[in-house]
Formats: sequence, C-alpha cells, structure tokens
Amino acid sequence: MNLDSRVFVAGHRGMVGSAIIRQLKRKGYRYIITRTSLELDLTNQAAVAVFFAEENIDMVYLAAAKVGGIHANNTYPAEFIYQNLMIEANVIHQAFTHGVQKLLFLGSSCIYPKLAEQPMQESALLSGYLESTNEPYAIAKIAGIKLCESYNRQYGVDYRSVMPTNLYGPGDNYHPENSHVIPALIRRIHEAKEQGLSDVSIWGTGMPKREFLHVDDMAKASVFIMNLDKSIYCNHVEPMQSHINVGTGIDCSILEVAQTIANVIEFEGQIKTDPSKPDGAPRKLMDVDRLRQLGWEAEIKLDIGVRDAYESFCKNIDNLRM
Ligand SMILES: NC(=O)C1=CN([C@@H]2O[C@H](COP(=O)(O)OP(=O)(O)OC[C@H]3O[C@@H](n4cnc5c(N)ncnc54)[C@H](OP(=O)(O)O)[C@@H]3O)[C@@H](O)[C@H]2O)C=CC1
Ligand SMILES: C[C@H]1O[C@H](OP(=O)(O)OP(=O)(O)OC[C@H]2O[C@@H](n3cnc4c(=O)[nH]c(N)nc43)[C@H](O)[C@@H]2O)[C@@H](O)[C@@H](O)C1=O
Repeated sequence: MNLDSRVFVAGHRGMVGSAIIRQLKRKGYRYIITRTSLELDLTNQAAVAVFFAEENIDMVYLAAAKVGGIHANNTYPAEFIYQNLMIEANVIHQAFTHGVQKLLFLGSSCIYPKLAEQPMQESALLSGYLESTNEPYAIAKIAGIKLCESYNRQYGVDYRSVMPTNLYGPGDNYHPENSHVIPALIRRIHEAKEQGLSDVSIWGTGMPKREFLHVDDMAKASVFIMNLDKSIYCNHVEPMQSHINVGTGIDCSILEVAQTIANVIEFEGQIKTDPSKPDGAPRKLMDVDRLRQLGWEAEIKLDIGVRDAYESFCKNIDNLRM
C-alpha cells in the first residue's frame, strides 16, 4: 500500500464514494483527488481526458454512477444506460491512456440473471436473462466489467471490479420514490411515527429477499480488494474475468427489513404491502466465498447498521440528499 499514491475517488460526494474517502483517510493516504459532477462531468469525454492529463493519477476508485432504486431504474432507463456507459467508458479508457495501472470499478449484484441459482456465484454472469426493471443499468454495469477485463487482457493493467449487494448507510439518497428500499422506508416510517399514523405501506408483496451491506463495510472491502497482491487476486477470480462479489452472505425478506426499521424507529403501527408496485428480482443473495477465502468478511449486522443509518438520517434531517 503506497500512501503517497495519487488516488482519484470518482463520485466522492455519493454514499459509497464518501465512505471510501473516510476509509482511505483512516489508512493514511495523503493525496486524494476529487471532483464534483459540476466540476467534472464524467460523461464528457474531452473533459475527462484533460483531467487525467493534468492530474497524474496512480489509482482510481470508480464510484460515480447514475444510481437509484427499483422505481428510478424502471422509469428512467435511458439515463441509467447512457450515463453509466459514458462514465465507465470515459474513466476507464482515459485512466488507461494516461498510465493508470490500478482501478476498482463498482458494479452491482443486478448484473446476474433474474433467476440465477442462489447464492449467486461470480460465474453466473451472462448465464441467463436479466431482471426487467433494471436491465439497462445492469447492461451498463456488465459493460464496465468487460471494459476492465479487456484492458487487462490486451494491455496487462490491473483493473478489478467489485459487485456490491444492496447498500445502505450514512449519505444515502432519501428521495421518496427514486431511492432504494432502506432509505425509503427509514423516511416513510419516521414520518408515519411523527404524524401518529397507525399503518405504513411498503411496495410490492414484501416477499422478495435482499442482502444488505452497510456502506462502511463496502468501503473497507473496496480498499482491501484494491490493495491485494495481483497474483493472489487473480488466483481467486474466474479465468479471464475481473469481478468479485461483496456482501454479507445473509438475506432477509423485504417485510423483515421493514420490521427491523420499524423496531429501530420504535414505530408500533401496522406494515401493509402494496402489490400494485413491482417486486423486482425474487432473490439476490451473493455467494461471498471468494472474498472470505481472500480474508475479508462484513462486520456490521443489519440491526446495528440500520440504527447507524437512522441516526445519520435524524442528524441531517434538514439537509437530506434527494
Ligand atoms: N447504493 C446501492 O445500493 C448500490 C450501489 N452500487 C454502486 O456503487 C456506486 C456508488 O453508488 P452510491 O454511492 O450509492 O451512489 P450515489 O448516488 O450516492 O453517488 C453517486 C455519485 O456519482 C456522481 N456522479 C453521477 N453522475 C456523474 C457525472 N456525470 N459526473 C461526475 N460524477 C457523477 C455523483 O456526484 P455529485 O454528487 O458530485 O453529483 C454522486 O456523488 C455506483 O457505481 C453504484 O452503481 C452497487 C450496488 C448497490
Ligand atoms: C441495488 C439495486 O437496487 C435496485 O434493485 P432492487 O434490489 O429491487 O432495489 P430497491 O431497494 O429499490 O427495492 C428492493 C425491494 O424493496 C421493495 N420496496 C418496498 N418498499 C419500497 C420503497 O419504498 N422503495 C423502494 N425503492 N423499494 C421498496 C421493492 O419493491 C423491491 O422488492 C436496482 O434497480 C438496481 O439499481 C440495483 O442494483
């Protein structure tokens, strides 16, 4: 780990990017380079080329992306595929063009087929049809993995991809429709309690299962994977592939996570389901054996993590990201 490396964290104001910055600072990295999307629009090829030409970057964490929950993915598919393809293509290609040897690309568990065998192994990639609510986003994320693999194969650089499960924690997006399930329900259940309501509604049947990882665990895993020795990392990924799953290996139903959130908020009303809203994938449990074999495991249990996210929500209630 060279603490004098010049590290570019793309997406540093986002939930994951800001957690990676906290982790890099904890580790003692001295030169962390950041740009907001207003300062540098990563979909702009020419601007990204100028940035890499000027900044002499050694290492990139690519956590910038167009991100959202099931409703946002289903409603704005063009933005999800276009912006993500452009960001990945520009950052990965310009990183390579300007001599960056190490890059970590953040994908997502939605790259795996809708009906992939559970838990989903890395080798399930491209083995079946994708979930329709987020197929455009998933296709863009698969393209990001393939960009990394292609530059590795042709030019011998060391670009790795992590596939996070569903994430949550401080710095999340609390938009009522466009966010993911945990921040959406923290907000809705908090407001229901404030208003003295006797029930709260969750989308879908409540039956789908999801695996949730606190963003601080995700950031630790990202820095851990970036710094693994190349021969060790390559021994643990599929031949010719560059990606590795990051999760807890434990899932629960949406109804159960809603109940966990209600317990943390001390909301005693009823939780109702709304089957008119989409369920999305029935289950998305990651197989995290490879990461375990490499020596990393998640530490933050769901109830502790949700409490931390709720405390951060309350602290920032007048200034929530949406
Ligand atoms: N959240 C989750 O549950 C999951 C996330 N992931 C992946 O993790 C990564 C980070 O996600 P997360 O932190 O949750 O997302 P956020 O929405 O919290 O953050 C995304 C960041 O990307 C930046 N960004 C977006 N578009 C551009 C652009 N055109 N140019 C420059 N920067 C841009 C934004 O910068 P700014 O603030 O400056 O506008 C923003 O801070 C993404 O790749 C996502 O796909 C994977 C699985 C689950
Ligand atoms: C991380 C992942 O995020 C997205 O996929 P998703 O896993 O389906 O994520 P989600 O958090 O939005 O929903 C999880 C489940 O929860 C249910 N649910 C209940 N009530 C609310 C609710 O109020 N809001 C939301 N968003 N979901 C709700 C919802 O119906 C679904 O069954 C991808 O598009 C893709 O971008 C991706 O990679």
